[in-house]
Amino acid sequence: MFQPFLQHLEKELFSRFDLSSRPIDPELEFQISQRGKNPAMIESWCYQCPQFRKIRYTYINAGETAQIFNSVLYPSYEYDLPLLGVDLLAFGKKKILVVLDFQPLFRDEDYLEKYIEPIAPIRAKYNELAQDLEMKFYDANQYFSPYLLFAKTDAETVVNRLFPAYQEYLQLYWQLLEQAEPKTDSASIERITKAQKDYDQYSAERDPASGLFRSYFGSEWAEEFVHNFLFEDSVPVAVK
Ligand SMILES: C=CC1=C(C)/C(=C/c2[nH]c(/C=C3N=C(/C=C4\NC(=O)C(C)=C4C=C)C(C)=C\3CCC(=O)O)c(CCC(=O)O)c2C)NC1=O
Repeated sequence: MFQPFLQHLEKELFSRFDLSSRPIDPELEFQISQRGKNPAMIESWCYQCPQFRKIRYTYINAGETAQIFNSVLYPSYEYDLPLLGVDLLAFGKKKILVVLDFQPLFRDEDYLEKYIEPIAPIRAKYNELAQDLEMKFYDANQYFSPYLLFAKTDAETVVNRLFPAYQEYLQLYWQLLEQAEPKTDSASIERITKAQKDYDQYSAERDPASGLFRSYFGSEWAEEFVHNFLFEDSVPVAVK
């Protein structure tokens, strides 16, 4: 269901950037689970280039049961650009949840003006994908922008609305990156580094996917996947 989103991202990345592979532990790179109703496959890809220190994306294919495409682009520490976050989930035909955002690292007015306001005209075209749903796991005021796309939707809308929205968001993201001036002073770079690390810690602690990973692949694998691949700058906190 979301394979075209993965293919589009890949095509964009390979045509725009000089990517090199960032190796993934083979245990984490690909797994098949036979535990569910349908076999569940999870596969991940990871790259870097001068502009991005980490580009990762993951596809979970459990047939009708679950299709998930998840991606985060982490700019290099010289760029204070938001992270590009994508989380598209389909559990059967009936439950489809989509999230797409420029995830801000800072919340001061200048920052939001520079990196978030430019989204407004695109976001305005896709009202049906911005439903103001309540967040149960995350805090909408931390690492999410006011112009995120966040919707419970259907397969037709994914194809006809979300896909064009996704292409436009990506296009704008590349444009903002092109315009961004890499920082050279160590104070700025340290501030960005800390903000990206905080994002990983926050996300690892809140991520609602942990339960899903555990149920398919076991708790040990799930823990490794979250802390050594998805959010590798996070450290596990003691379990309750
Ligand atoms: C492979 C990794 C990975 C997977 C498979 C994943 C799945 C995942 N994301 C979810 C929600 C969600 N996911 C996001 C957003 C994001 N989540 C992100 O990982 C990113 C980058 C964004 C930003 C765009 C939001 C906002 C929700 C709703 C959570 C809430 O209500 O607080 C849920 C809960 C769906 C439900 O309500 O039943 C799951 C299982 N998250 C992951 O990290």
